[in-house]
Formats: sequence, structure tokens, C-alpha cells
Amino acid sequence: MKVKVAILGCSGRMGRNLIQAAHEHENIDLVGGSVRASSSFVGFDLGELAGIGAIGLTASTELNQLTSADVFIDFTSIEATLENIAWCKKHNKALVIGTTGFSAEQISLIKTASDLMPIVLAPNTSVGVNLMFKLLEVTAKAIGDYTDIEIFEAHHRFKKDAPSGTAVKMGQVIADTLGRDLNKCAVYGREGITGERDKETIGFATVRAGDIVGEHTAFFADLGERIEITHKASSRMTFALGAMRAAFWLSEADNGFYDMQDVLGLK
Ligand SMILES: NC(=O)C1=CN([C@@H]2O[C@H](COP(=O)(O)OP(=O)(O)OC[C@H]3O[C@@H](n4cnc5c(N)ncnc54)[C@H](OP(=O)(O)O)[C@@H]3O)[C@@H](O)[C@H]2O)C=CC1
Ligand SMILES: O=C(O)C1=N[C@H](C(=O)O)C[C@H](O)C1
Repeated sequence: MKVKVAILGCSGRMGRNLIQAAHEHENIDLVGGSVRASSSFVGFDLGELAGIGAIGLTASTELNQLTSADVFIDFTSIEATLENIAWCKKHNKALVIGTTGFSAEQISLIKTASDLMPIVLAPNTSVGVNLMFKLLEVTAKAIGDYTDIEIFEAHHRFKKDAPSGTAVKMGQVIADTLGRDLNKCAVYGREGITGERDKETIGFATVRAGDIVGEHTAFFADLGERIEITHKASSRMTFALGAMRAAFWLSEADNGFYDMQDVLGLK
């Protein structure tokens, strides 16, 4: 069975990779994509946008032109995603959300919407990162109570949110495993006379530079030794292929709130 998919934000860095991944996927039938009404890419062939040659589908401005899709994939911005959720809820469509940077309040809105529609919310759709979340859980359980935990992430100069959604989720996984409240123990950057490190804290450090696709490391450091768990993405296609897995999985799911751990059977 092929799943009919539409890509929202299809002229973006991820959007273009998602078009290619969907077009080439044996279980996915790409039916269209959307861009902002003011975009210079309105009416462009999606294949041309993705650099794979014309495929006979053009960029729409209205989700109403994409009603033949069963699953929508959204890697856009917070504002756009919240609007897209409202549309998908009204039209009974499933939604894979890759957009990052949501506040706790926005995440609860998304969870409420998922009572009436199937949603996968995943700050990182790569298989490797989701396996890393598992490794973090195991490591935190074993040595998290007595090691210093720091999370480092690096991304390209165009990224708008910090720390990355993936880094926040890494912190969340570790904090949950250790019974800590991330809102209370997170330290976002340090400057000046900071004093000695509080052992309960989880530190975050961010780099924004050039064209880095996405790098994440968790440090579990003791005196005399440390473990570093690192994931490096070298192509956005890894996120796009993970999003296709999520779309295929979600097409058969009931209304509800899911993540990539559900999609990959890692729970
Ligand atoms: N979950 C994951 O694995 C990954 C998540 N991401 C996340 O995905 C999101 C997009 O990343 P990326 O592709 O690099 O970003 P881009 O800025 O390249 O793409 C975003 C796209 O969304 C469109 N868009 C933004 N706001 C609106 C709006 N209000 N209405 C309509 N369209 C809108 C943009 O259109 P325009 O250009 O006209 O503004 C653009 O085409 C980010 O939140 C990023 O963190 C990224 C990579 C992997
Ligand atoms: O904006 C990006 O590029 C990425 N964003 C995601 C995040 O915020 O974690 C995932 C990936 O690392 C790339």
C-alpha cells in the first residue's frame, strides 16, 4: 500500500530533501506541497525545487489544494506548524511535525490536538539520534548520578532556535531518567564568575557556524574519565528518510501523540 503524502514548507532546506525522499520512496505517493503565499516559489515544480528534475507537481499556497493527502509532513516554523495543525485537525489528516523550538505551552496545545488526530512530534527524525536517546537513558541510569552532564550541539548559521530541539530532548531524556526537573536543573551557557559546578545541573552549549548539518554530544564526566556520546548528521536526507518512516507508520495509527521512539519500536 502507498501512503499519500504532502510536504509543508517544501521550498525550505528540509522541504527540498523531503520532496526527493518522498518521490523516491517505494511506499509513498507524493501528492503535493505548500509554500508561503508570498513565496517566489509559488507554482514551481516540486522536483525542480528538489533538484531532481520536473515531477509534474507544483507548489501550492493553500492546504485546501492538498486534500488528497492522508499524511502531511511539516518542517516549517512554529507559527506555520500551529496553523497547519488546526487545518489538519479540521480535515481529519495525520501530521508528522519536524519543526523545533516549541514552548511547553505550545507542546500542550499540540498534545490536546492529538486527541482528535494522529501526530508524530519529533525534534529529530534520524534513526541514529533516536537510538542515541536510548543510549543516554542507559548511561544516565548507570552513571548519571555521580557524573557531570553537559550537552553540546552545533548547527548551521541559518538555524533560528537554540538549543536545538534534539539537545533539549537529550536533556529531557537524561533528566527524566534521573528524576530531575529539566526546568530547574538546566544551565544554558556560562559567563563570568560562575562558581564551581553544581553537580545536579545539566549544562547546554550551542555553536552556530557555516553549514554544519547537525552535531550533538552528551558528556558524562567524572574525575579521571568521561563518556561522550555523539551523533553527527552529514546529510539532511537522514532526517527526510526518517520522516518518511514516520509518515508511513502514522498512516495506520489511531488519533494520539507519538514520537520517533513509537515509530521505530524503541519504547
Ligand atoms: N526534526 C528534524 O529531524 C529536523 C528538524 N528541523 C527543523 O525543521 C524546521 C525547518 O528547518 P529548515 O528546513 O532548515 O528551515 P528553512 O527555513 O529552510 O525552511 C522552512 C520552510 O518553512 C516555510 N515557512 C516558514 N514560516 C512559514 C509560514 N509562517 N507560513 C508558510 N511557510 C512558512 C519557509 O518559507 P519561506 O522560505 O518563504 O520563509 C521555508 O520554506 C526548523 O524548525 C528546524 O529546526 C530541521 C532539520 C531536521
Ligand atoms: O535546524 C536544523 O537544521 C536541525 N534542527 C533539529 C533540531 O533542532 O534538533 C534537528 C537537526 O539537528 C537539524
